[in-house]
Amino acid sequence: MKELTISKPDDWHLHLREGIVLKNIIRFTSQYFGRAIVMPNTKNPITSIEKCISYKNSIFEALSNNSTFEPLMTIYLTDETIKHELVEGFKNKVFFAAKLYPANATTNSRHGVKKIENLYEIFEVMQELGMPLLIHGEVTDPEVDIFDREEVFIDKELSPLIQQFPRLKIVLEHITTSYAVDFVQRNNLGATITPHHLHINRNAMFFGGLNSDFYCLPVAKRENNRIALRKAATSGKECFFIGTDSAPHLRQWKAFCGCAGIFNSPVAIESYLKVFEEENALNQFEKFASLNGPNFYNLPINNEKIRLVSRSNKIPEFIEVIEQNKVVGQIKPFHGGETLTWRVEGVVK
Ligand SMILES: NC(=O)N[C@@H](CC(=O)O)C(=O)O
Ligand SMILES: [Zn+2]
Ligand SMILES: [Zn+2]
Repeated sequence: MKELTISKPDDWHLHLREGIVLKNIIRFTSQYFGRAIVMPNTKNPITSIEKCISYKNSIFEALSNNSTFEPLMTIYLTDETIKHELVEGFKNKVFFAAKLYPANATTNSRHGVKKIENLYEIFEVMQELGMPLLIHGEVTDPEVDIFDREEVFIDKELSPLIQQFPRLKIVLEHITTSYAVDFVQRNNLGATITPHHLHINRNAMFFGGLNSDFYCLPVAKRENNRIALRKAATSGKECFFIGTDSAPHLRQWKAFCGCAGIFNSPVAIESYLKVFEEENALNQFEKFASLNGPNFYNLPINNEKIRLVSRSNKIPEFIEVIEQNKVVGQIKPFHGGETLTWRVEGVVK
């Protein structure tokens, strides 16, 4: 039996949602991840210090008493973001980073940024403060083909942005193309890579008919891109790190309206491990999972370790959402119904 012990990983891109969903899903992350950057695209987005503190408190309430999990909070940028609010929030460690959603690019992004240039004053101060800017990198122009939106964003929005602010700390989130892989490396950005973009290409969305289980944004692309992402993640290069983009949607909604987002936190570590094993790169896994992220964000590496063993691991078809002892919904996890070959055995203190 193969086994591996690595420093506890962090999840640098996570959707924890709110209310009953938050309460039901947080354990999947808090069990085995030390920290997570929590995305601010809640139904009522996290646009102020006050909302952020209240959201963070609700996260702590949802955690078990002895949990050491640390949520790192983000502010949702809009055309109306007030500079003073952002600066105060960062200085007082309420906000760890700021998140840029181009308006209507993805789930709960309608309040997002309409014109990136409107925020240049904010980016100026973020650059001075060393506050990280996390970007959902897709243009929203309906005339641009959905499979090209990341590349067009890089050319039209990101390139001018980094020319203007060369010292701004930027993470291009959930990258999906070989174009992004190259761009990130050439320009000293950071990038998160999800488990699902390492496993599926765009065919998955049409597997057995129109299949919303594999619909997320940015959408999975052609196979050559998946191959480039696998090379990047398993290379050990410092700019690439975990960001699961675990994005739960209740089954009834997902199946009905095809919301974008894949729920992978119950299987994220095992899912990445499958890729690293297939690429003969298990020795690089700790860098991607636990070292590169803290290094990029100037944070300490987690003290605790986790033990991983290669042992059969059947993933349930659905995770139940329970409220007052009643099942009120279901969420399909990534790899639901499959048997994976790795399992997290536990935390080593
Ligand atoms: N990735 C997704 O497809 N969905 C995310 C939003 C996001 O990260 O873009 C969500 O919040 O559901
Ligand atoms: Zn996104
Ligand atoms: Zn996301």
